[in-house]
Amino acid sequence: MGEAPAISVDHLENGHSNGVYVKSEPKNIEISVDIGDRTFVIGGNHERNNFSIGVQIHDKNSNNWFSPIVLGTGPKPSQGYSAFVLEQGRILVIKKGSPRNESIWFLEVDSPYVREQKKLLGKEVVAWSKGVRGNAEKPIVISGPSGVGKGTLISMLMKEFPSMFGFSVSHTTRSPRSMERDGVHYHFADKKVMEKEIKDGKFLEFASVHGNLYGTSIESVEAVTDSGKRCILDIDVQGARSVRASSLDAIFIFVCPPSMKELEDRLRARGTETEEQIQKRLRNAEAEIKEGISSGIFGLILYNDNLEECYKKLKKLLGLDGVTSVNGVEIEGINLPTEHTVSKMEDKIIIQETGKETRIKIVLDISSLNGGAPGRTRGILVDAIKF
Ligand SMILES: Nc1ncnc2c1ncn2[C@@H]1O[C@H](COP(=O)(O)OP(=O)(O)OP(=O)(O)O)[C@@H](O)[C@H]1O
Ligand SMILES: Nc1nc2c(ncn2[C@@H]2O[C@H](COP(=O)(O)O)[C@@H](O)[C@H]2O)c(=O)[nH]1
Repeated sequence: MGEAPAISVDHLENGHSNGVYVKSEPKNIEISVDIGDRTFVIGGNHERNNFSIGVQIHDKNSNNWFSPIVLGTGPKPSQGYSAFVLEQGRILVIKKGSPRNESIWFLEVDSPYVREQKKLLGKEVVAWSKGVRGNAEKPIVISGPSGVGKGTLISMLMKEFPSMFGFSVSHTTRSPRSMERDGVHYHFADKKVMEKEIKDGKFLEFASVHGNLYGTSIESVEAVTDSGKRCILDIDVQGARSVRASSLDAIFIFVCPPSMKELEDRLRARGTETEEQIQKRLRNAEAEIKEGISSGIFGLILYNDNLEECYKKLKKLLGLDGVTSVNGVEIEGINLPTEHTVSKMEDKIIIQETGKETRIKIVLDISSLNGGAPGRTRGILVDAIKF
């Protein structure tokens, strides 16, 4: 039999529906959630982890309390919680008065990952996964014609968020440019060696581009993933098609130039190709742009006219813009009003600010959740309405 947590059994016997606060000391607020014969009490302090809140389970049949193994880094204690039982064995926990991007959490109590861990560890297990907006954290495939500015945009992203993104260093049989370093910009490879490695299944994708062989090795992608960073692949449209058909669950962005004339000017101004190579790249660009826009490979299309504007749009697409303007109301990340009420209507969570003249209603659309423990729960869409 497990040890009883800091909650009176009276509360449980009185019965409470999902999401009722059961304790109200400022530092030890708890919320209870019923799932079948079990009540999950979430909140207070985690007995083995002072940084995240605790989880206790009450089995109604045996009247036993359990302290499950809590996997993942969970939320820090808050001024209050709301909770909803979702499908796939997870509980949505919304914190009150949290700093930006700390307000939406998922406690997995019977997800495939939790079931697998229960089997492995032979114990009761639950797992935390933070909710993030959009599709953060999936690998990002960026394609577009040569000279459109893919490398420039990627460099800006990696400079601003050095600990967040890692670049998948491709292999190529082309010669290095004067500023390029082996192992950093590319793995400059011998054609025969690269062909042999492709045959041995070491590449996620490869393609002949502008007369040279280019490819993404599985090791390059794994090296980024193992370092805990989000992987960025700068590859051509043929490569993007292959990745789309692979098991790598990525987001696909195609970058378009404002005009062919501007593309040509950029290629010339870069000064890295001979006239013959520039002509070849421009010829290939027309077909690439056509395919990029119409093939359906790319879910997101960016026009790189003004660089700063395009970079801003890219960050917004990746949920990195910090402040997003939705329906004229600025909301920071998923920054919820301190005083609010929470309700659920099908796949929408409605968070309504209380106690002010001008109020904000934030709607979280959770119909497209993906990912989860171990890692982030992605796919939350946020909308805000001022009324
Ligand atoms: N929005 C922009 N306006 C003007 N110049 C730009 C813009 N974006 C990038 N450039 C410039 O265009 C040139 C080509 O950019 P970049 O090398 O990033 O292209 P790329 O798409 O990575 O090309 P490749 O596929 O050949 O590697 C660079 O000199 C860069 O500074
Ligand atoms: N299919 C792949 N395409 C790749 C890869 N790495 C780069 N590229 C694309 O090649 C062209 C030309 O690049 P450059 O450095 O010679 O200017 C550009 O469109 C890149 O996106 C790869 O691994 N696979």
